[in-house]
Amino acid sequence: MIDLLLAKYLSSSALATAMGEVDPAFIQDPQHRPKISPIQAEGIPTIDLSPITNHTVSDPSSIEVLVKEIGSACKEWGFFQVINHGVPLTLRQNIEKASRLFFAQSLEEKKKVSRDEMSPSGYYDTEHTKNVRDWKEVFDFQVKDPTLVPLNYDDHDDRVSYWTNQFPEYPPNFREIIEEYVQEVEELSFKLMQLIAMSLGLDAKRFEEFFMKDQTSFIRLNHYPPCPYPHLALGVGRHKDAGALTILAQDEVGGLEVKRKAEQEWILVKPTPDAYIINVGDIIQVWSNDLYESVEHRVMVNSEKERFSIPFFFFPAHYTVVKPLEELTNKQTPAKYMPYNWGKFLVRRKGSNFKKLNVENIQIYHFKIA
Ligand SMILES: O=C(O)CCC(=O)C(=O)O
Ligand SMILES: [Fe+2]
Repeated sequence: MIDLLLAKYLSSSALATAMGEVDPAFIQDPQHRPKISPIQAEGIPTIDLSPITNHTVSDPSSIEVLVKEIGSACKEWGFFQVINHGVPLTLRQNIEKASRLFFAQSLEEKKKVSRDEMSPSGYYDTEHTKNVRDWKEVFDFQVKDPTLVPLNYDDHDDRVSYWTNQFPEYPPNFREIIEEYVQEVEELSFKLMQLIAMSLGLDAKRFEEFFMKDQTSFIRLNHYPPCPYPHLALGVGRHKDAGALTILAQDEVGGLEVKRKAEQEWILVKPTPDAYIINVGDIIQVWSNDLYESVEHRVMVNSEKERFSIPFFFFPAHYTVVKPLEELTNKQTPAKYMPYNWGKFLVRRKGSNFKKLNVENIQIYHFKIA
């Protein structure tokens, strides 16, 4: 039975596990393995966005309250859920259905739209996080098609290149379904960036310029097949999101864990129907000069159920120079990071997803001023 399930979902190297052999590529070091009964504590905050999505309400004090809530969630958790967010449920259902139909196809069919180092959009099932293979398969789709990026991560090379999308033949209207959804989630991202800016005491539109033209955002369809050794492997290993903001739709299965700042414990994020999980990425950490932190998270898998999730990664234009904002630094609180070029960082990161490296891939703390 397990063999049949796996045969349906997994690539040949993972299939070896069904024969009783554990593929070492997926095995986490003992200190990073998941706990079988994770803590289900109070959980991340839930924030009601109706003051900005319900157009009949224009009470300035309700916006003030909302901005405060966002500020504390960013400071204390780095993660929160939003409800009444304005993204139509039907669009979310359409993309979730399209994702299930796409991944249910044969590996041969899916590989017709494979991602590679030159064109990192499309299907992929051998991604590594922190040099351990993730128990998942993904489909990536750039928001801007084509997306303008640096040709390589050499700081002295100014040449640019383009990433373009691939579209599978099945399910029909895959591209339109994704594009319709992306438009709404992008709008939500702009609104959240405004609230975050206000919570930092900045002009609401402070961050807009970085995303208006040439944003490098992408959306990912994640599929986590059932795993015969959920105590050894992870769907996604521990990591922080590199961009500005992530807007995640998870299904009802659950498995996302967040490292709680206060206790440094892994907390399971309980699924809430039609809510989105928002997390602050590394770029906001740098812009805010560590007032807000990008929080570590990971994904557990389970032996019976497959799981689907859809993160949208809000990334600025490639030529954005990321550095602590001048408004938030002064003599007493100097900048904690050296400026870095987002496009170069992105291209370097993408490359490390394709192969197991023997060194750690690039992280923001490499730019930290001691
Ligand atoms: O599947 C999830 O819940 C989260 C996935 C994730 O963290 C990522 O793709 O960066
Ligand atoms: Fe993530």
